[in-house]
Amino acid sequence: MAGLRVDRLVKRLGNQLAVDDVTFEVAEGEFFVLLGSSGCGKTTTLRTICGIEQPDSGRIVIADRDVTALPSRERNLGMVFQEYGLYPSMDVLGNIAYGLQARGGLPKSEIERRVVEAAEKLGLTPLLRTSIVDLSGGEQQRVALGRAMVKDADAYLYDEPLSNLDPKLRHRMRRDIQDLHRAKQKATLYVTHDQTEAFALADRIGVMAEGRLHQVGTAEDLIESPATTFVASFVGTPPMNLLAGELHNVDGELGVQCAGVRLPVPPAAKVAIEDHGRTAVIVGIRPDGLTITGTEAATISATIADVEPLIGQTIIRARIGGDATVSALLDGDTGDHLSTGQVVRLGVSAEISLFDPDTGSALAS
Ligand SMILES: Nc1ncnc2c1ncn2[C@@H]1O[C@H](COP(=O)(O)OP(=O)(O)OP(=O)(O)O)[C@@H](O)[C@H]1O
Repeated sequence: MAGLRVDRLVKRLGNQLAVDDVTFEVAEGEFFVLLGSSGCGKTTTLRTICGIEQPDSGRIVIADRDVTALPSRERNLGMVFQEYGLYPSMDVLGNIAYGLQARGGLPKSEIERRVVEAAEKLGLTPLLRTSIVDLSGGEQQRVALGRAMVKDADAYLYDEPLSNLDPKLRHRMRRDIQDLHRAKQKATLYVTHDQTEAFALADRIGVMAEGRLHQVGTAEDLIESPATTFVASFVGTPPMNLLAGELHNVDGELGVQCAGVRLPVPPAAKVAIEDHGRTAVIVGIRPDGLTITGTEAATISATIADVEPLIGQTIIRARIGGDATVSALLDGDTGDHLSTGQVVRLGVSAEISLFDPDTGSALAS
């Protein structure tokens, strides 16, 4: 397979297991985002892929070449990192052209043509002869993108490239990155802590925490079928509600008792539960799977703690007894007349998820 493959990667930094047995593949032409909060090991994964760090074990394969032991410059990568990695002694032109010149093999006229074209695309033409140190953060970031743009790399790596930019520049740079990816059609690996960015850019997302890759999937997979309670509580705005539940067999029918109501067990979880033989579970209910309903018995009594109006939707947070609170994402005008302190009844309208309380893993066949 061409593209990029990370195979059982392990990297220890000090006494920290920064990358703990991470495996994933990015197909040729795929935009893959590694998503996780600060310190989860995503930057270390990226630095190992590009050769700045050496792995303790595991393999990196780029475009069908095992590059694990190769120095960075022989991996043929386009890289755009947060701290820019530009040469302060050079001007914009020199920085964009540097990688091509250092690699050799291209005539001067071709290098010039590519640099002029990239500068034009990125709005850097008037700055070509300006020194890097005289540029704003946003301009420097575009120079870094220009440098990746002129290369014919086997894969492209981005480490939080938008985090130092204001919202307008961020939007523009995001479009530039998407354009570059479309033009090159290579494996792209993009690292961020920002799920909005991940959802906007990714074909698939890998969610990392404490050095481990918890799940790889589309945004929809992560939201609808989180593989662990970590993914469930990290992804989505608001994220999935996680509540204690207990499994009961009533007249041969398996159900889960949660927040005072009995909910059906999703078919995909039944086999896993039978194998497991447990009764205590964690129940995951998506915020958009909760609706305000009438007073039927199979609804959860809730006291509204907070109402957050959005455009065309409302998020409510509500107490449901004890310390437990849930978030509900209500469509249309359903939330318009709700206020803090009001008692409502919540119905569960979407399939629930079930997790093993000991391991946090989803119970699914
Ligand atoms: N040089 C180092 N020595 C010891 N521990 C380190 C070193 N660099 C990073 N770490 C630790 O390794 C873990 C992973 O760090 P890493 O930078 O990969 O995370 P990250 O998810 O990219 O975070 P951020 O978004 O803040 O860069 C963290 O716990 C961090 O504190």
